[in-house]
Amino acid sequence: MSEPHHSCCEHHDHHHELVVQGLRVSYRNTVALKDINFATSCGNRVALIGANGAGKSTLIKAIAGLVPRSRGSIHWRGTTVRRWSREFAYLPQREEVDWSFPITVRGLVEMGRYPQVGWWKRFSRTDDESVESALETLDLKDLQNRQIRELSGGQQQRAFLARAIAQEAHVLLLDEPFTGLDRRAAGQLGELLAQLAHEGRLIIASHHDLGSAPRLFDEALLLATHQVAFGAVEHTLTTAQLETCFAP
Ligand SMILES: Nc1ncnc2c1ncn2[C@@H]1O[C@H](COP(=O)(O)OP(=O)(O)OP(=O)(O)O)[C@@H](O)[C@H]1O
Repeated sequence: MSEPHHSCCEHHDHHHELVVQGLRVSYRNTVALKDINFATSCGNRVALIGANGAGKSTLIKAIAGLVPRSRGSIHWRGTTVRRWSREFAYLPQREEVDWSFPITVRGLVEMGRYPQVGWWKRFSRTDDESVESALETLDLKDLQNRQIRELSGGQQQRAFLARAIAQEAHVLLLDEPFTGLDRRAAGQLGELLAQLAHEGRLIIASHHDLGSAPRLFDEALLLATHQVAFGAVEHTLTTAQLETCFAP
């Protein structure tokens, strides 16, 4: 795998922390999330675990600044998250993406550069290099001129991650990235996430498979609208806490 074009947070100090305090998110009359309190830092892979409707997607969107908070705060590197910024890359659930949208793999990855370039300006050499490097990292060079609708699910996932890399995002927010991938593609994605975390990125992903969670993640947050537990994955996925988390 190639070196990152622009490495992000190598230092594990408070400047590279994500801190969520007293977070509550409501949709009209439904409280989707409440009393969420945790802190994590760059270099970690955090699994969000909980039953359907537990609030995993809502937490991802709240951190990305895509849904408003009703209470509490989210700080990233000491600054309040108010709206989406290019430091956050968001991978929606597969069903939420319009895969028929006419765009090539390269075009999609180039979109990762738009926040820097501005929609009206030309690509610089740095932008081109960044796109090249992202395509290489995700092993997409041979597929770069294909339409995204013509790719397999695993390839589509990789194209979206390449866009996140080109964007030079520090925090990757991934909604069920392993869903629908075969064993080989899932294995590759697992290795890629380990590599990205090793380079200093923070990865937060909703995840359904409890069996693979300890292998794929460093920390886990158990959700059932409220926060059931948070901590190192091996201390968090205990039988008692999982029972509380998945209790009907
Ligand atoms: N746009 C919305 N409008 C109203 N209610 C919503 C909206 N999105 C989610 N909800 C509700 O908020 C709660 C949390 O939903 P969320 O999608 O965050 O859960 P989830 O843990 O990601 O579930 P799943 O595993 O099924 O994807 C649920 O009760 C859901 O019905």
